[in-house]
Amino acid sequence: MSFFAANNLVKQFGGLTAVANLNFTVNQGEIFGIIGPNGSGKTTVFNLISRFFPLTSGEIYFKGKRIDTLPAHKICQVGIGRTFQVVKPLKRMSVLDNVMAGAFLRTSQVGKARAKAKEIVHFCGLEPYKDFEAKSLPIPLRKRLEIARALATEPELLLLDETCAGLNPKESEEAILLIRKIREAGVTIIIVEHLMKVMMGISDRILAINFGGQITTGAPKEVAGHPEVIKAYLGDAYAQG
Ligand SMILES: Nc1ncnc2c1ncn2[C@@H]1O[C@H](COP(=O)(O)OP(=O)(O)OP(=O)(O)O)[C@@H](O)[C@H]1O
Repeated sequence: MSFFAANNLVKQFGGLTAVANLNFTVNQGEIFGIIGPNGSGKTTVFNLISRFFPLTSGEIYFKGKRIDTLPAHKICQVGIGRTFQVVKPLKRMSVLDNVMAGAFLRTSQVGKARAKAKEIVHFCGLEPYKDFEAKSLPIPLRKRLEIARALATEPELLLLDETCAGLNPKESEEAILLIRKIREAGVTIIIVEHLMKVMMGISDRILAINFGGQITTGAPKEVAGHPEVIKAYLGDAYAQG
């Protein structure tokens, strides 16, 4: 039994096929990367897993149970958390309260939710900012808060969408350290990033897609050297040369 399995995923928006018969599995404890050019369907895959959109066809299994039939709030409850490409904190609330909002998924007791939120805020290096209004945070810290909010729901599988977008190299490096720390804490991760360098360095395995379909899946080096991947990113001339 796979920890996570996507079987024959298809998503159509009217006449546009955004995800075309995609199959992949993720092992427990793995950092699994999804790469592909702009518009290739990466975020749609996340939206299908988190049930933001219903599948056109296909099946998704998490720890042996079918989950594509569940409503969005149940996806979080079964242990799948996500971050968004465009971060969406509760702007007028403090950093700690934002994280508490996530923690309420697992408890209705304020004290317990606050204790959990404090632990996560500390884990994510947000302690110095815990009383700041979310809207006052610069982008790198907002991204961290987005991760903290997702972690507060205690996911076993975390979907990270463009965590490093808009960050400078030093900030990206810090984000990568946090992602590694999350995996070390026992959370399995599926990650989407535009920066190939980040994806190559952090992923155990990578799925490369184009036009919503699979090009190849494998170790980062194999995927980066695959002629179809090179072609999808750089064009024919590079793939042949
Ligand atoms: N809600 C929607 N309605 C209609 N078309 C959509 C919708 N969401 C995505 N699409 C289309 O589906 C295709 C895949 O988009 P998606 O955002 O998943 O790609 P992506 O690989 O995440 O792109 P990027 O790297 O630019 O974020 C695109 O052609 C996009 O225009």
